[in-house]
Amino acid sequence: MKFAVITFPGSNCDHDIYYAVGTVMGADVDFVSHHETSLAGYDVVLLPGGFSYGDYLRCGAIARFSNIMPAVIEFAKAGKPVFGTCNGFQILLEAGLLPGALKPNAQLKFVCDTIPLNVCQTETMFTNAYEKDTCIQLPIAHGEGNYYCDEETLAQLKENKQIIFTYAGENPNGSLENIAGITNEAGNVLGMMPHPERAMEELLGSTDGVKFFQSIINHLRKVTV
Ligand SMILES: NC(=O)CC[C@H](N)C(=O)O
Repeated sequence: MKFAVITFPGSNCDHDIYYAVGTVMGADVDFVSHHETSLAGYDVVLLPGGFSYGDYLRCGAIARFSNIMPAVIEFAKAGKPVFGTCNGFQILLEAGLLPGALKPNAQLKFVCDTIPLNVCQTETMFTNAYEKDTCIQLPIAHGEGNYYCDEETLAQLKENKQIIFTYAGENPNGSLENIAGITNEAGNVLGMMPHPERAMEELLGSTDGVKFFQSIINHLRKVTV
């Protein structure tokens, strides 16, 4: 079982997610540069948070054209797990792997906080280790996290149970219906603004991210048995 952490110029949560998966969860993990064109040998792809290409144009809009992205798209189309946090979520939306868009935060300010989140679905490859109806605490740190989609897309997200995380307290960025994280229709691509990789140790304030990565590992064990 091997994880790939894709690194873009300006990624700044790549080491956090590498540490979360490699050191805390004890899984095999590599950094894979945006220059690469193949993901052969990997079972999970992680797109980290950060400020890829300085957030120019729109967050994620340039990274989406990186050399590695055709391989990420092919990996996703094959039904394998792809996870993007924060800037990773922005890149997945720009690449068309998830529906909708992220606009600048409603208050036009960068938000940096730890906030409560509802885990809305637990029968997914990313959340199966959480109890049903759980509320967890995860950090956020972003300027463009205001999720938006049209009414038809919103109806589909609800119908297909693609809304996985919602903000449980005050909406920190103006997101439609408090949406914090969604999957694609097939359920193997998940993007979210909060950072589970920064909630892995009591010393840092929360361990609520551990079950997120445990869920992916549970899923892989099940499908590879
Ligand atoms: N932590 C991050 O990934 C930041 C995301 C993005 N650059 C923003 O400010 O919205």
